[in-house]
Amino acid sequence: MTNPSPLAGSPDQGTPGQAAPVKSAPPPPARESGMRALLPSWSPKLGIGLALVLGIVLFGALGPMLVGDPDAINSIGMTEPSGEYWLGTTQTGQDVLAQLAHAVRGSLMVGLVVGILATVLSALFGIIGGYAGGAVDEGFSLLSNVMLVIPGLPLVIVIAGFVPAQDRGWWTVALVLAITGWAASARVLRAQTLSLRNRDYVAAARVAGEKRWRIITVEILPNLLPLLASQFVFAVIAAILAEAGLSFLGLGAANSHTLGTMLYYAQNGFALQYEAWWWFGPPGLMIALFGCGLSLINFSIDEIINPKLRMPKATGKADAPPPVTPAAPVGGAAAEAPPAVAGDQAAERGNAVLTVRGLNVVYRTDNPVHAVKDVSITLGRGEILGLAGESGCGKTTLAYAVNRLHRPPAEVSSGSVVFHDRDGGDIDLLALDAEELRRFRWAKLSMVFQGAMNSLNPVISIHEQLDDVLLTHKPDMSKEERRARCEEVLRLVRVDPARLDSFPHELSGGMRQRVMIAMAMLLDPQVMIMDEPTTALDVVVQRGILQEIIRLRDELGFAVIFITHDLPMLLELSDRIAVMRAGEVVEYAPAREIYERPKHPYTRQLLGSFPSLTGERGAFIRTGESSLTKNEGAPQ
Ligand SMILES: Nc1ncnc2c1ncn2[C@@H]1O[C@H](COP(=O)(O)OP(=O)(O)OP(=O)(O)O)[C@@H](O)[C@H]1O
Repeated sequence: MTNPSPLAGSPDQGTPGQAAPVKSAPPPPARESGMRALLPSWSPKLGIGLALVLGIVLFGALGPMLVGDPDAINSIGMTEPSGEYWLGTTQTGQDVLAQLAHAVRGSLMVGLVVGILATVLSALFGIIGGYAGGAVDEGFSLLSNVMLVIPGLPLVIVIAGFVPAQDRGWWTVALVLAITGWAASARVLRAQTLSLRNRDYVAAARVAGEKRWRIITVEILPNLLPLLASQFVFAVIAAILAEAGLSFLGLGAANSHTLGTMLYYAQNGFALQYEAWWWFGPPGLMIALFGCGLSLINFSIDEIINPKLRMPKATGKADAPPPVTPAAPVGGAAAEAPPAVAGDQAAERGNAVLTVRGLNVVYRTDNPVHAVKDVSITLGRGEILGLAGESGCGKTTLAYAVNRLHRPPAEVSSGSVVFHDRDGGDIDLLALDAEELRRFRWAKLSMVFQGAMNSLNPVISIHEQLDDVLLTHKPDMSKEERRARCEEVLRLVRVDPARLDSFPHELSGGMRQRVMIAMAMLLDPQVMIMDEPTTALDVVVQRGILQEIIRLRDELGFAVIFITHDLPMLLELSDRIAVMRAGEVVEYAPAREIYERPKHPYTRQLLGSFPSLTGERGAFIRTGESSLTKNEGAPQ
């Protein structure tokens, strides 16, 4: 594919053509470096979670050194909390606070040991089995399946029962819980590993000759860290609860202090009947608070590992959108630049199907990016509008915003997107609620995504995937009618309907691409947005698909917004072209005009940057001749 060479940028832009940081926003904070950048944003959830867990851990670590002997018996019997005994005493006069400090330490040790052992075992069996495959995987899977079908608690009771009560320390219980608690996590990790090992970057590492252990530790393991971290946290909470349960049944660490044994002795001492809340209340509360703290931290684990989930750090002004300045002249050629909507003839003709006015989209990250600046375009009914511009200029962001598919941190800060329905009504897309949007999308405006041929679900047949769309939007259609429609759209994109029951991997890249276009046409939409739909295809297949798009547009009359950085391709395909740079539409005119009389210097540079086989810039590299000269007046 033609890739326009980097062009001279305006002085305020780092990379020519790419969307620039919001100019009017306050100066961005210096990029955080090293470990600091890895930390999740501070949130009340994280703060409370850390405070709870650290408080309890400190209490368990230091408390036993500060309190007296938890087993010391006093003749004072059961007493309420007082200045001398802050948490009162048990029926034998033992200090509840001293017992609690030792019990927290014991339970934390159980949780920690089980967490580490269960996570290591599940990672070993799940990841190694999943990656190695074959006999290793079968053996490991067999073992984890056997562990899964054995009912957990009875097994724990039987194993714990084998060890005499006097030998049963916290570590025995921890070992038993770890042995019985890793299998479910191993299954999840195995499934994830099976999926990861087929990814391109793992295949690339394999082809590059990397050793197995390195592929597992460097390519696969980092992707599983969020999962492993949550599994660890879950294993710790589950172990503390299971230990409490076992001890409560009298099968716990009889010769150790844990929160479970404390509850066990409180129950045996009839604490509930004597209303001695200070005896059973504190251990119960500790378990609940520790579980709560770990769960709150768990929410932030994904943020630590996955940079995509890191939201901008909240500031006092975070809620107020930064003021949006009008788009600045680009390329130092403001005088030559035409108005952004110079080619806006569809509106004049009154046959517009989509009108975008003054649209601004900002990524509200730490260093906000104003990705779409004051864009105004009008799509005529049945028109093919090309959106051109080099990588990073904001094409995809614009397409997503038009379809309301943008997600935070992207935000439409101003502007309007109005759909003019063929039934006569106008639909303000930015005002639709979730349900209205669900009904609108695909039925009236569909999208073929970037890298579309990988958008098909690999484990579901083509028929089911097409059928799903019809089932969702047209529940009244019968099964036969749905099948007939699926076959019809496949025929439209020239894929043999006999392929309907195939799975995606049984089709070629070009066929998958056509299936995606068929899927976008299923509900007879009035507009299709195509975001680089042919990027991964070779030129011949690409050409075939482009011809299909033009033919289908002619037959069915839908309008297309076709996004690509390949301006030559757009010249052949589009009626009009909007050239984007750094978030702005710098030129917007009929394709022929763009080709013959480009007004903006950036457009001229783009046109000049693709090689010609026949002259200065005279002919298209694919056909050897201009479809514009062949088909006079075609692009309108
Ligand atoms: N999640 C995000 N957070 C912050 N900035 C983003 C995010 N996604 C995109 N951007 C920025 O928005 C700008 C526009 O990106 P966009 O993906 O829309 O460009 P594009 O023209 O479609 O590029 P390409 O052709 O390479 O897909 C770029 O500067 C990009 O760095």
